[in-house]
Amino acid sequence: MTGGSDVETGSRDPDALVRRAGARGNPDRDQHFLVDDRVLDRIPTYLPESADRSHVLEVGGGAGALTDRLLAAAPADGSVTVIERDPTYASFLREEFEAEITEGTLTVIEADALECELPAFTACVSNLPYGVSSELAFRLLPAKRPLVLTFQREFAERMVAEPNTAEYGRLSVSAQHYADVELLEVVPPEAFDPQPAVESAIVRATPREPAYTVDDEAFFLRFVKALFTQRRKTVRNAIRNTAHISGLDDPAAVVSAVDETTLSKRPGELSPAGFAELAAVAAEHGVVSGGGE
Ligand SMILES: C[S@@+](CC[C@H](N)C(=O)[O-])C[C@H]1O[C@@H](n2cnc3c(N)ncnc32)[C@H](O)[C@@H]1O
Repeated sequence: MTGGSDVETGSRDPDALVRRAGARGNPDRDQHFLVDDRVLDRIPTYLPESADRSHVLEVGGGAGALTDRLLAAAPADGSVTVIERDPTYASFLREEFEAEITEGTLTVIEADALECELPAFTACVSNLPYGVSSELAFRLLPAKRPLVLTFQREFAERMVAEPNTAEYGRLSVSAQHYADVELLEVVPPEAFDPQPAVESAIVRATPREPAYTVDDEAFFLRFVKALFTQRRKTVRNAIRNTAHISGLDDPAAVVSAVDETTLSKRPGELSPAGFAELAAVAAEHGVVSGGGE
């Protein structure tokens, strides 16, 4: 059967989609399909009111339950592009959504979303493959488009965390550099088939300029990463110990140029703006020449 909509709701039954796809999701391939209609109905509504929905990207289409809701929520002249790596599901999506593809409202790209060039998009709504959530999130965030993404709960909590909490770290500062990030809803394992071992959570990222200025974004992000590898140390020692990661040629000069209050803090006590200030001083005094892992 192709394009079978539920008569009452107008949307495809997610369990029926999984059945029609013919193969069970394989957790080893990050295949946990959303089958809870209420969650599926809410997800497209989480885009900010002002979001341009004319071209929505979905990464990881699976059996198409979310694709179906995104198509239903699209404006009259809007379109959806879905990227799916698994040939079985990509080919199922092409069959199931043949009518939408023919009328030009859906494009299915069979590719690895980490490798392929991402199409231009005005917003992205995805239940991301959990094994590569971080890599995908940091491919999407720099595009500065509204994102509604489902992650493992623990990852989502780290993304939205505030300074001075156990969850606050490199992920929080890097994500919040690009966008206002909010955790909107925790999703239990029962909402998926097959069920993941852990809870999930839906995050909205609304792009905005940060409240601070960063001249060298690559260095800023590398510096944050470097300091959080030493999160139990003081900022003083973290700067000294991580020059091989941050790329600072002269970390001692940076330490001399920074005030004592900042140096005696731990990285987890610095706000994103605090990191930006510190990175500016570091770049000015420490001679940045590269950096690595
Ligand atoms: C968590 S499932 C979500 C499926 C569907 N959107 C849903 O909500 O039910 C993630 C999907 O991403 C696909 N996937 C995994 N890694 C991928 C990658 N690197 N690029 C594109 N798709 C990927 C999996 O095959 C799977 O269909």
